[in-house]
Amino acid sequence: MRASLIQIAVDPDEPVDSRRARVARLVREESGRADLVVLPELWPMGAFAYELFAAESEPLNGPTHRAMAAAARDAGVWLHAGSFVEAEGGALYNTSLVLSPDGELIASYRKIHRFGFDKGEAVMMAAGEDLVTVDLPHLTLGVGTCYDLRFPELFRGLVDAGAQAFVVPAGWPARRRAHWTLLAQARAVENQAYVLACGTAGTHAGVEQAGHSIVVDPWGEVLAEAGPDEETLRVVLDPAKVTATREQFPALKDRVLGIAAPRRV
Ligand SMILES: O=C(O)CCC(=O)C(=O)O
Repeated sequence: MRASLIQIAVDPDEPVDSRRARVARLVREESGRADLVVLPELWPMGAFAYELFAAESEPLNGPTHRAMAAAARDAGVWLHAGSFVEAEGGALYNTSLVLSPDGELIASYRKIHRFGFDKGEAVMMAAGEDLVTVDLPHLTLGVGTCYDLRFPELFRGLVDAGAQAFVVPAGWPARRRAHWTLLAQARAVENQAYVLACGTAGTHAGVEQAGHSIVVDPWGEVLAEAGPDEETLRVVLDPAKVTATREQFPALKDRVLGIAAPRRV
């Protein structure tokens, strides 16, 4: 399976509508090159552009969903369309979409771990509650978003649900780039799964983005890594590699579930 990760530059001087049209063009350019295309987190306005969250929020079937469905259809690719700010029932969510090559919505995932501690997403958005996996023709994807990468139990839950590859759209700050790379490799090694982590480039709301999107194989080897600027990574994923890694080094079978609380001595 051929996968392309499009690391989008998110800068405030590009209006959201223009970026949406540009990203749709970039997805169409992957026609014939990719089976799966992946976009980053909150690329319409930027993960740190808190003041735009409400103004640029959309329901499902809004402008971002429709533009990405058309692009997936035109390119004939599975599209993990990154995330957008979803407005539903008076709440905002950081929601990612997976679309089929027919442009049909196959799955949506609302980010479970909201970033910002006492500000930004953590206070402005509601948390998702459901783990999401997606069965592609030869590969089962598990999805997470950005800050989720710091929570290994989410990825274990996805492995238990059958995930062989994780797609992690992000808007990760340059300041913590080392964490991004380390955590992507850790999630791949501990779960013996591919990690496709697609970040943004550029600077918005004063936060320089890390870029450095990365694809890691189930053995922890880095298959491709972007630089700091807008760039498309292209890799080939082999589902048999997941099976072989899990058979040849069957550490997942040695999990001890339900370990008791520590005894105080
Ligand atoms: O965990 C981090 O360092 C970055 C997380 C983040 O930027 C986000 O989830 O939007």
